[in-house]
Amino acid sequence: MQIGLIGLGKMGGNMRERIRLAGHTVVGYDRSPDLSDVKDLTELVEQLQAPRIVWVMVPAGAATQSVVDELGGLLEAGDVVVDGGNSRWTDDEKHAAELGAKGIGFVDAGVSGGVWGLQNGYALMVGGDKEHVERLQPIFEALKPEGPYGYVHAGKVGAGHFSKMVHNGIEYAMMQAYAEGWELLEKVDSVENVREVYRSWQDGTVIRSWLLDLAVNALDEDEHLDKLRGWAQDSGEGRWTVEAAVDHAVPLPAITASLFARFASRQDDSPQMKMIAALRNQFGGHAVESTKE
Ligand SMILES: NC(=O)c1ccc[n+]([C@@H]2O[C@H](COP(=O)([O-])OP(=O)(O)OC[C@H]3O[C@@H](n4cnc5c(N)ncnc54)[C@H](O)[C@@H]3O)[C@@H](O)[C@H]2O)c1
Ligand SMILES: O=C(O)[C@H](O)[C@@H](O)[C@H](O)[C@H](O)COP(=O)(O)O
Repeated sequence: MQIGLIGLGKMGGNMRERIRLAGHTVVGYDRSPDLSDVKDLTELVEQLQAPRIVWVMVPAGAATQSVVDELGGLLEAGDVVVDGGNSRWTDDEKHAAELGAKGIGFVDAGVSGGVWGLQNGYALMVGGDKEHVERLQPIFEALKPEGPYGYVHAGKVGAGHFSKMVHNGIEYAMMQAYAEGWELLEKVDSVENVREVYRSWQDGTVIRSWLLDLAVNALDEDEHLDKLRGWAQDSGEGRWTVEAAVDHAVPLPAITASLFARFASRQDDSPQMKMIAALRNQFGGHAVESTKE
């Protein structure tokens, strides 16, 4: 089978290799010429036989929108576009409608597995019409992990990215729980080897998981994480999960708190805690600390 793949960074680069290893032909395009097989999207489309499949693996938002717009002008009826980036699920219906007006199919695929995907396979959460999803099966088979799980056709257009978004919300809360437990263990003098406690949990415990394995990897590289600043970015999925929860009045205390913990990590000082300190001082004369000159 032939496929065009746009975006050959940390994800797309390895996905190209995994699809090729499964015996398919991949024509890759990246705006960075060092990574690209072709000079532009026109050449990518020309090199594929109709009906074409083109997988988009670029940053969500403006980059994905511009690629989808350009593809809309280059592809023809019968072709299918797959968005494998971490796009907001509400973008999918728009993209499906824009492309659908030209007879071009659209499938959204939430992809999980990060930089380990080449080796372990990529878990796929797919949304779209059955006929389009079925056409993509050989590519999904090439990308997914071996074994019975790691792939789902979750529902209509948008269902793949919505499922991936919830997956990432869970990822936030799980990481936060491992992080909080680690900080508490590090604080207590009687626990002399926190890393070995974490390592021991990898087998037999209720909380064993791949994230726990990765936490042990990180502690093996830097036992007390001394080389890192306590600063964490977020790229949207956590926020969208919380927004969806508000829309549907679903309580998500753990996921919401883990998102807010990341915001707090990016502050050098806490303006709201200044207000707490000021109020405690106002009503109770409690001690405050001054900023250092
Ligand atoms: N890194 C992960 O763990 C991970 C996991 C699952 C999904 N994703 C999602 O996959 C997508 C790609 O992530 P990544 O980690 O590979 O990012 P990346 O920054 O490593 O790679 C993105 C690539 O897209 C290229 N690009 C950007 N705009 C382009 C355009 N208009 N035309 C052609 N190429 C363009 C860049 O040059 C770059 O090589 C994102 O939507 C991301 O959220 C990432
Ligand atoms: O399942 C995965 O492979 C990851 O969730 C992946 O999608 C990525 O690493 C996130 O985009 C990070 O998201 P934040 O930047 O929001 O932490």
